[in-house]
Amino acid sequence: MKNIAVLGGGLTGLSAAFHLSRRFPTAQIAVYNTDARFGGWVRSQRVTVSDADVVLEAGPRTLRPNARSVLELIHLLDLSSSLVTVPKTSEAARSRFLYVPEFGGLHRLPSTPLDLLKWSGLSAKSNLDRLLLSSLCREPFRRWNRSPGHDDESVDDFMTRRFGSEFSRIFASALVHGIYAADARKLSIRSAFPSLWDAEERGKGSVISGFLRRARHSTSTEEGVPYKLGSVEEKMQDTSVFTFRDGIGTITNALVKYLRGRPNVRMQGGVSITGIRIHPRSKQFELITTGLETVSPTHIASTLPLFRLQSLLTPATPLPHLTANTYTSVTVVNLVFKRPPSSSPPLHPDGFGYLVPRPLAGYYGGSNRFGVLGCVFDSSSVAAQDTSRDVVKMTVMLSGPYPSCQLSIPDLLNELSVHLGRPLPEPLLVKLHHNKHCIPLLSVGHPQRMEELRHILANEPWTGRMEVIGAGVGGVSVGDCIEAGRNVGKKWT
Ligand SMILES: C=Cc1c2[nH]c(c1C)Cc1[nH]c(c(CCC(=O)O)c1C)Cc1[nH]c(c(C)c1CCC(=O)O)Cc1[nH]c(c(C)c1C=C)C2
Repeated sequence: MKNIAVLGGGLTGLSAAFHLSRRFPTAQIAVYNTDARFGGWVRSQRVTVSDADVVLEAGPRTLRPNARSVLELIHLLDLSSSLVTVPKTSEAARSRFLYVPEFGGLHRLPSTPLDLLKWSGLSAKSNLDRLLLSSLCREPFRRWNRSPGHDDESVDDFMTRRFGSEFSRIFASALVHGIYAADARKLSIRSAFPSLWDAEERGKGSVISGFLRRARHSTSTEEGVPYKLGSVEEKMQDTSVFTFRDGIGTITNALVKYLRGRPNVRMQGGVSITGIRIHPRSKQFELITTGLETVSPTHIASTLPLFRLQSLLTPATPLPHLTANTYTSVTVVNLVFKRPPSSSPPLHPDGFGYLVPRPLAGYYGGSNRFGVLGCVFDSSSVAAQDTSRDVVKMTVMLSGPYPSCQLSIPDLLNELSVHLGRPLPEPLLVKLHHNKHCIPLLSVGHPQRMEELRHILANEPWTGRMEVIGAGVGGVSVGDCIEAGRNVGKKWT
């Protein structure tokens, strides 16, 4: 009989246990999680602030409807009734800003190609608009400049080759901050934005031509078991991003509830694995737990950060590349303010929020003292989570590639006032979360290294009985993590 150990109880581990328990209803499944609380980086909290109940997120806050594995979970766990959707036509979806001090401060980005032409070409509002338009217009005319034999490079090198160095420093670094909270000069283009790499090939050197030509073969993982979506897909028509009334934690809480209700699943919260051995003769797995208990699963799905997995292995059965990538840390600051009266200017423009690109003088140049990566105007998009419109909630993200610093909230608020071009009142609530090593920095060469890791795991002595998945292996988004859990153990017969 199958006896499966799932290591880690974050999004990937919970998704793995959910799908494995459905695929192998007679298997014994145990989910080991160091923390007594399951859910990993997903932490949604409802708090009361001055008569209002508001939802605060310490991790991911909105999801995109293109992740079908997430839509499937919403259907299978019956979560549709608590969806909060942000329409594509809303300001929260259409208005995204960059804060670029050397170009005068806060800039709204065009949201469509037509918008771009209107914005930059005709009215040519600023030098930043002109830079954006000229970099995009010139790209198709740049020669095919990828070095032969090159099979990966940094996001910054790729963007500089195709769009120029200033475009890359401003636009690509900001995008990378908003997703990976990392330095675009270190991140692998093939891991972070494979569609850009593929478009360059399809467009015979031009990324824009490649996007204009439709991809003939889908590279998505949609082959195999069809997604069970019920009516969730229709509900997502014209949705830009979505969340739930009680935040993203709705998914992880529902997964935990489902798994706790399955007779063949044991949820081992507060239990760490301290070692993974393969018995030299029987070839059986042996997992040592913090309680010094030894368990012998037939199969293992590891969703642990790769550096943690490395620390569990013995010299007799090493695995390659587990410490090749570093992990980035993000400080998340939730701020709740009293909404100013309608006769006063609003605290921020209506929109998604803003990102801050890599400073001209670099991360260590001191111009961005607290390492602000961006700020999300939560009330613009997800006000439906809160019981009152009398408060404004915002979330500031700090740190990532910046040097660590002593955070002062009053000084940070002064800095945000400069970004927003208006004074901010004393907040009603400030909540700080230090997310240490929360996002893996998939550095150049990552896809090749993971291919080698998969090859080793498929052969003796592992023989495919252990799979290593999760953000450190195959993509950092919520959709990637849930998809990885959905696909684990497909070859375990
Ligand atoms: C803790 C902070 C996080 C930062 N990035 C992530 C987290 C959890 C992970 C992440 N953020 C986004 C994606 C892409 C998702 C997708 O396209 O499917 C991932 C993997 C995008 C994103 N970034 C922010 C928001 C609100 C979103 C979601 C949806 C959207 O694009 O509208 C805000 C944000 N996240 C981080 C920073 C620095 C930041 C700044 C505004 C880091």
